[in-house]
Amino acid sequence: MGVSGAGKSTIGDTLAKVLNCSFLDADAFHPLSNKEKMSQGIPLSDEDRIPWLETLRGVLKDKLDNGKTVILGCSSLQKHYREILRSADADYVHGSYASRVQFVLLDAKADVLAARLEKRAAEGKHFMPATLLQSQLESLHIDEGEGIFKVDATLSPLIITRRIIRHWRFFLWYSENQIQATNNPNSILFSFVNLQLEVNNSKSAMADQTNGVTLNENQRIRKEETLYDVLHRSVSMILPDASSTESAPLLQRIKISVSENGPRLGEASRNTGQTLLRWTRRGSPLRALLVISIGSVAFLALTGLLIFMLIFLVATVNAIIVSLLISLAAAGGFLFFSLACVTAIYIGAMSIAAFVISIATISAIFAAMIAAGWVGFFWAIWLGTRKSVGFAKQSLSKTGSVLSAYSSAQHARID
Ligand SMILES: Nc1ncnc2c1ncn2[C@@H]1O[C@H](COP(=O)(O)OP(=O)(O)OP(=O)(O)O)[C@@H](O)[C@H]1O
Ligand SMILES: O=C(O)[C@H](O)[C@@H](O)[C@H](O)[C@H](O)CO
Repeated sequence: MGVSGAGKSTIGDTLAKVLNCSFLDADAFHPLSNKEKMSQGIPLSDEDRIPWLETLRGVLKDKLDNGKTVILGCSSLQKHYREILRSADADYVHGSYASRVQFVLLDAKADVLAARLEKRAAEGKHFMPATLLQSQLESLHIDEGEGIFKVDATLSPLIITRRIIRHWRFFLWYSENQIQATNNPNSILFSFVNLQLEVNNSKSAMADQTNGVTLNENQRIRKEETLYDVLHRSVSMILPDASSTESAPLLQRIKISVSENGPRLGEASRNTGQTLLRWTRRGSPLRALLVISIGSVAFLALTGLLIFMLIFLVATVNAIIVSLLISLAAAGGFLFFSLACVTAIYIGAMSIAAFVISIATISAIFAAMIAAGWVGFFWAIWLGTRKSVGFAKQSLSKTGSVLSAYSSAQHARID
């Protein structure tokens, strides 16, 4: 399931090939009117989809009733659409989600999907326009309680397929009589309620058959996950798959393994505890004594380990805090010394600068005064000389005129 472009046809087809079963594309069952509507960019309504989903339910029911495995690629955007498909299982109790029809959501971000749809539309390969993506995303709704397995649809088709198979290997309802070995020594073909799942690891597959779960032809049992299952799956998701050339990088595998298996640890621990309890109850009092003794020793050892770890943690934190404080004190002392040095250097430099500037200023003043004195002196001498010469000249001419006037007067008296 998933919106347009999520990869339902691509992954469904690959999955069906690996599982050696048939693949049905829900698009092939749309009436012409639906396809025309979508190709005109009009989203389908409930009225358009419900008859189409009922047709699909009929096809699924036919397959299930005939013991066939089938993969269906269908958007199944809303819970009530999925309920229609779930009810292809005749025993399905509405709202229980425990149906032989199981869903996997191919999950991708809008930008990835839009790019895929635009590319597909440009190639003229499909009737669905990219413009309908937004309405598909708005319509998609999943309830947590449905327990729908989500896969990152941006991974390679091979990795997505492997992830789906891995998930179903542990979570599907199954019947013992459908477990059969194939001729391939490296693989055992399981039929988990009509879904044939190819499992690469024959050892873990064998372990499943002898896992202490009593399987009955007429009775469907949900396989309970134990701690062993979760740990085993965590490790196998991290280890590279030897049978495939395509593997996600180690860090991504670790991240995926932690995010997928982490939340299951709680339930797996409870299941393991219950399994152990059932096993203890089935045995003699000696078995109970053995379990109690081992349990007590394990409990005491774990408590001791926990206390030791706590003390170790407290001591480590303490050491870190003390060393931090010492470092801070040392850093503080060093900082103070550095600041004092810088201040002393600054004051020294400022004093020298003030001294040099004062000396230079005083010298300049003295120089200016001396220079001005000498210039004044010479100017005064020059001015004095010039005035004296002028005065002498004037006196001489005055004396000359007086003398000539006097001699003229003498001559006149004589005459
Ligand atoms: N895992 C993937 N990685 C890269 N490209 C992918 C992947 N899955 C699908 N594609 C590409 O995305 C496009 C849409 O894929 P596909 O037709 O399988 O989607 P769909 O969900 O069936 O879409 P629709 O519902 O519109 O039919 C195709 O071109 C396909 O090659
Ligand atoms: O529920 C729906 O709106 C439809 O099923 C669509 O999802 C299209 O059929 C499909 O995406 C076309 O490729």
